Order: sequence, then C-alpha cells, then structure tokens
Amino acid sequence: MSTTTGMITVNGLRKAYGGKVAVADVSFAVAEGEIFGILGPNGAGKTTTVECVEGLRTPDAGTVRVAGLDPVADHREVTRLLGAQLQQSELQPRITVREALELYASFHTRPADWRPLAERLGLTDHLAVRFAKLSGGQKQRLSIALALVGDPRAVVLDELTTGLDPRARRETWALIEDVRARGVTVLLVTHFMEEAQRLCDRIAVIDGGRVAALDTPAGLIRRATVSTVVSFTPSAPLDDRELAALPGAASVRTQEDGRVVVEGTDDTVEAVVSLLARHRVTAHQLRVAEATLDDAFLDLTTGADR
Ligand SMILES: Nc1ncnc2c1ncn2[C@@H]1O[C@H](COP(=O)(O)OP(=O)(O)OP(=O)(O)O)[C@@H](O)[C@H]1O
Repeated sequence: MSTTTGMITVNGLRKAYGGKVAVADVSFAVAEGEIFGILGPNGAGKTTTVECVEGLRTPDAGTVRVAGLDPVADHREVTRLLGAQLQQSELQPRITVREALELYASFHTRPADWRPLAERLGLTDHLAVRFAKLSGGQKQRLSIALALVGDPRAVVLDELTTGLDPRARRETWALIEDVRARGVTVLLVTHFMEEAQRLCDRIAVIDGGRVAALDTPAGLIRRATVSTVVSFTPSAPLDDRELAALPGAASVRTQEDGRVVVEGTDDTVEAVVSLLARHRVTAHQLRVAEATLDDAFLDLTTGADR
C-alpha cells in the first residue's frame, strides 16, 4: 500500500532492534483533523511505529512525514507541531504539577492556556503536588495535559487511558473529542476496543509488524466472521439442521440448558424469527448480540509476538 498525503504519513516503515524486526512494513496516512487509531496485540510494533513518527527512532527503511517534515531531520519543527505524551522518566520527581505545566508551556511559542486543560483533566486540586507523589492516574492525566499544552496541530497518544478509572477514562475521551473539534489530528495507540470504537475515525490493526487491516471501526466489525449471535430457549424442540440452513447461519448449537445459539448475520436473525413463527414456537429470553471490535480484532490478529 502506498500513501503520500495526510497530516501524518508512514510509508513502508521498517525498524529492527538488532536482529529483531519490530516493524516489518507499515504504511498509513492520517488526514488532518482525523482521530486515527493503532490497535494490535502486545509486541505488534505499535510503540515503535509511533516513536518513528515522533522522531525518537530512525527508521531502517521507509519514510515518515509529519506535515511534510521528516521527524528525524526536522526534529525541532516537528516537536513544535506534534504533541506527545511524555515517558514517565522525563519528569523530575520533585517538580509540581503547576511547574510541569508552566515549564512545558514555556517550550512553545503559542502555548494553550494550561488552566482550563488542568481543570478538564481534574488536575486543578493537585497543582502543588510533586510528580513523585501523584497516583498512576494523575500522572497519566498530567502526561496528556503536557502533550496538549503546546496547542499542537497533531498529537500522539500512546495508551491514553491506561491506569485511569472508568470515570476518568470517559472524561479523557470527551477531552480528546474536544481536541479534535479544534481541528487537531490525533494518532492514538490503544488496547481498549471500546475506546477505539468510540473515538477513532479509522483504525490500522497492526500484527507482527504489518498492517493487518485498515478501516473505520464499523468496516472492521463487518469483517468479523460472525457479525450477529441470536440465542433463545424454544417452547418446543427445533431441528438444528433447519436452523443451520437459514440465510447467513454459520453455526447452530444447543446448550445443556436447552438454549439454542445461532451465529450468523443480520439476515439470520430475521430468518430465525420467521422460522419460529412458522412452527408456532415461542422463543423465551430471545437475545441478539452484535459483533464488536473485539471480535474483529481476534479474527484479524494472530497475537503471535515477533
Ligand atoms: N528497545 C528495544 N530493543 C529490542 N527489542 C525491542 C525494543 N523495543 C521493542 N522491542 C521489541 O520489538 C517488538 C515490537 O515492540 P513494540 O513496543 O513496538 O510493540 P507494541 O505493539 O507497542 O507492544 P505493546 O502493546 O506490548 O506495548 C517487540 O517484540 C519488542 O519486544
């Protein structure tokens, strides 16, 4: 796949550590204002890919561009327009939250006002607290604030909400949506399917250092082998073979408790309902479950660490 345009473009990227190939061949283009997700199992090469985007690592082959600039050769300019979450070791343990925000704001010519950012991220009550004394979630929120304080055109967020409780996670999602509404491009590495499904316009699924699929969340879900599961307890026995012959039906099984589970597509659900009506069988506790990004992810990746 060849990609040439976009706010962030990665073309034929390859990066090995000694003999170990972390990224074999990755290409994608992130459009301006898009939230682009990178999803993949552990060791798939996600962090290495975004570190090349940030100019923290030099590719062995391929090209990376941020607003047309080379993150390694034009590192200074790229740091100005690309916000990145800091690695924890980058901050002095004794620095306070306020000092860190002021320090990072001072690196930029036109920084954002850090106060509303701190407010939105629930850091206002902790401004005087030293970095070493912050909880994991507070450190995480500070790192997001520091990524955004320079008012960047694009931002790389790696494991955005790892370590946050469900409320803080939702507040962070709302913040990211605000950031995007201001036209900022977001490159998001995540392990959370719900997060990817909720936030991302498009997702590259990376597996074994390669792009296994690149699509919208809905497009990826459509690729899942099974898109819908319908289950029910029939008032009278049904013939499994008749169910298995229904449109789109991929599998039929009857559980020990007599519950029938049919995997298939949306068409299968309609067909099951009309079959039940024809046989005058009532379906107790009829449930229909849609495939999720989880299902697509499992279908698309092998999970084999390289
Ligand atoms: N500095 C390094 N030296 C040697 N090998 C490395 C180094 N960094 C990463 N790797 C290896 O490269 C591969 C890809 O790692 P990377 O961190 O990019 O994957 P990831 O998809 O971000 O994984 P995770 O989800 O676990 O964070 C892994 O097998 C990893 O062990």
